[in-house]
Amino acid sequence: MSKEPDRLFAQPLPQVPDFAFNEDVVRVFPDMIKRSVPGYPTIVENLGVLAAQFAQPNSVLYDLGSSLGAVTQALRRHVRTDGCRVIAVDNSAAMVERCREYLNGQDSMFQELLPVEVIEGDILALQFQPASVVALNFTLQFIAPDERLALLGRIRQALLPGGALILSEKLRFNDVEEHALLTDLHIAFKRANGYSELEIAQKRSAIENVMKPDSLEEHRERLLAAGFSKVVPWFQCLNFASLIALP
Ligand SMILES: C[S@@+](CC[C@H](N)C(=O)[O-])C[C@H]1O[C@@H](n2cnc3c(N)ncnc32)[C@H](O)[C@@H]1O
Ligand SMILES: O=C(O)C(=O)C[C@]1(C(=O)O)C=C[C@@H](O)C=C1
Repeated sequence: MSKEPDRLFAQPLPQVPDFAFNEDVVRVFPDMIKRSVPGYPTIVENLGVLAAQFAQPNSVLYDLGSSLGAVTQALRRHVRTDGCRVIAVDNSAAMVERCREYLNGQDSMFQELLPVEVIEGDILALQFQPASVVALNFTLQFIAPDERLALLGRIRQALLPGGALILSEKLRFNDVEEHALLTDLHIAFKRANGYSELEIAQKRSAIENVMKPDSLEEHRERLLAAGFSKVVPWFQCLNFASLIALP
């Protein structure tokens, strides 16, 4: 994976453009996400461990909003269930191109990995095949809020008995003090990872129009409304959490 450090917001920009998963972001993405999302490496690796518990023989494992395929690689490190295959989907051409290169690299280093297909496409337009694991790792927050319930409903319909959706998201909090505290602590996390005040401020204004986090309560209610029977949070670090939703 690229080791290029994220300096995208280090210089003052006359006008901060809306954040997009373009070529510039692709080049620095592994560094950006690790320094921006507390717990990201733990979430990704354990997503593989969890997936191995839910994977059903001869089924599909989806990585939706796969970016550079970090989750796909973790699924392939941990899932050994017969006949499973991974489908990774992202609508950023730049991400998909680099993701395919990284997965070819994984194929050349390890044997007997699950087969994988990387699709460049919109997850809102996807025809789901019967699936045992669906990962939405920091992707739902970039989907228009009024599309989220329908997408989760389609995922629920595709899930096989014994399977699971694993949903990781940045959270907002209804309690004003809790929201302010965890936001400040997230900024402290970014500072500790070497981001300047300018980088933090410019990234925030780039992202605020395109990423709309929900509260844990909103996630739970929406997942239940989409037909899931049980929602179990398994990880939280500051304002970032991951949930298991059972069909
Ligand atoms: C924060 S990144 C996901 C990180 C990745 N899952 C990981 O764990 O490294 C969000 C990704 O979702 C993709 N995305 C956003 N909206 C999408 C859509 N409607 N269809 C497909 N991909 C989408 C973006 O291109 C981006 O690569
Ligand atoms: O809150 C932030 O500043 C973030 O950077 C979060 C976040 C995410 O949650 O996906 C947003 C965009 C980048 O892709 C990496 C991390």
